[in-house]
Amino acid sequence: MPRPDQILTVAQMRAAEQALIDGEETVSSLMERAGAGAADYIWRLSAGRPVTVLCGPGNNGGDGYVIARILRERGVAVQVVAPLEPRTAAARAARASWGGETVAHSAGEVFVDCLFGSGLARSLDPALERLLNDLAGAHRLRIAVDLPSGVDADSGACLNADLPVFDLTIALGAWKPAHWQMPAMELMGARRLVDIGIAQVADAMRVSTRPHLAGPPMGAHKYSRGLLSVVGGAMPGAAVLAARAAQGGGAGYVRIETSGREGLPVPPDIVLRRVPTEELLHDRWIDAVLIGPGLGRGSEAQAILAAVLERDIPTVCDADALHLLEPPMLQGRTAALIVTPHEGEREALSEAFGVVGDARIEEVVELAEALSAVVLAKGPDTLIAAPGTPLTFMPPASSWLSTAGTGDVLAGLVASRLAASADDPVRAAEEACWLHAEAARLAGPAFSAGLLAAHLPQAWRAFL
Ligand SMILES: NC(=O)C1=CN([C@@H]2O[C@H](COP(=O)(O)OP(=O)(O)OC[C@H]3O[C@@H](n4cnc5c(N)ncnc54)[C@H](O)[C@@H]3O)[C@@H](O)[C@H]2O)[C@@H](O)CC1
Ligand SMILES: Nc1ncnc2c1ncn2[C@@H]1O[C@H](COP(=O)(O)OP(=O)(O)O)[C@@H](O)[C@H]1O
Ligand SMILES: [K+]
Repeated sequence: MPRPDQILTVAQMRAAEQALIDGEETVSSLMERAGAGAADYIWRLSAGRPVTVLCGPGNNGGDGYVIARILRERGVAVQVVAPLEPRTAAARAARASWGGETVAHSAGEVFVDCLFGSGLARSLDPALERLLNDLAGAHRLRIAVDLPSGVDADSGACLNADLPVFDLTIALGAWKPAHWQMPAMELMGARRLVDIGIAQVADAMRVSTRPHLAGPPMGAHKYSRGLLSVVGGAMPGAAVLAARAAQGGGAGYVRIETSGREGLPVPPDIVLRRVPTEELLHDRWIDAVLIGPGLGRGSEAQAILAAVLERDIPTVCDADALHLLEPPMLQGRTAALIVTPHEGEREALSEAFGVVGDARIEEVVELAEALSAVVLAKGPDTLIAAPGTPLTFMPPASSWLSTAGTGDVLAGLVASRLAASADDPVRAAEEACWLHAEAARLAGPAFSAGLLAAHLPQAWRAFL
């Protein structure tokens, strides 16, 4: 059974397509199915308005000729712009069955980009870049087929500086990494997937699908729902915010432990333990630990981090902890570890652990291997990597999350979910991202991190 959540690289897609062609299919039959699926979306959205299709030389252009033919058969006024002749046998056959004329330029209502798809090999020549932008600018509604032309399918890079933004991108057969990665994702508008019979590929990457979260069973008590210790440090406000979020993540018991003497604005429903560093986490009932938000980066913070990691309890490291983490601190650990770096923290970790990748996706995967940990690489295009599991892409969340403290909220949530189910840290990371995104949707626009945390109880409703 094909899975609607699988993400394939260009090489995986070609192999999967070849497997179908080695069976009953031909390139043309797949092109027909892909074109028909895309034409359905375009027909509905165009609602009788005229359509312009830009066709390139490869099979993405071939899809364009199929789309043009099907729309014309349904009575739509279609014009085809074809700056390059078709080069593949299937695209030539599709052009022949379109049969209609081509024009040099067109303006009007609906624009369909079938210039290049996953076969894009280099940036668009200036004349093609200009044509693409002129056509996109001359139409009200813009639809990209498979990928917006100019986008690299595997990395999500934009190979040209000036590319149009689309209202809809129709992915064919399977998602490609670019559909879920910046900067390409920003050009795509809404995304839809057309099934053309591509089978499930072993080890394929995946886009996270909405989880179902169970509420506490009838016999639950605070310890059975997970005891989380948030280790505080030099700037206690961040630990309090993370602890507040952790309560909203479902843990039954959230506590802050600190060896500092700072005055902590701790609300009455969060337990505060002040203990010397050597006595931190001396409670065998602790299910998970969060360390990093507000920890500080001095030698004292480093000693606290080393002591916490040595306790070998399921741990989430965020913020300052990610700048202090070094390979020796992880030696001998067996308990789950989740790190939640933003781009800057990820670079610091990569340097500390000697990870050099070609691109973000590879680097995140290698970092997970080097740390033997779950890496939740956050940002507008969040990735979750763990050794031995498929790389997971999170669907985009509200861009209003780009405000100070929302990372502390996420860290608290991840730790809370980890305390509730330490045997599956990848699931904990995914669940936390979903709750975070849903709380952002409910709290927005222009929310603060505190308001985001306050919306977590309501966010649960979407997953129960
Ligand atoms: N993989 C599949 O299962 C299917 C793929 N189909 C379509 O086929 C597409 C891939 O087809 P292709 O591999 O032919 O790739 P494209 O249609 O993206 O184009 C590749 C062609 O353009 C040339 N080219 C690449 N970059 C260029 C540039 N910057 N300037 C000028 N020429 C350039 C290449 O030399 C090659 O001839 C997919 O995106 C999808 O739209 C569908 O037709 C059916 C099923
Ligand atoms: N443009 C954006 N779109 C969606 N989510 C974003 C965007 N920018 C940031 N985020 C999310 O907001 C949070 C910010 O975390 P972080 O950078 O650690 O902030 P802080 O350290 O101030 O708490 C992360 O969960 C990240 O994924
Ligand atoms: K395209």
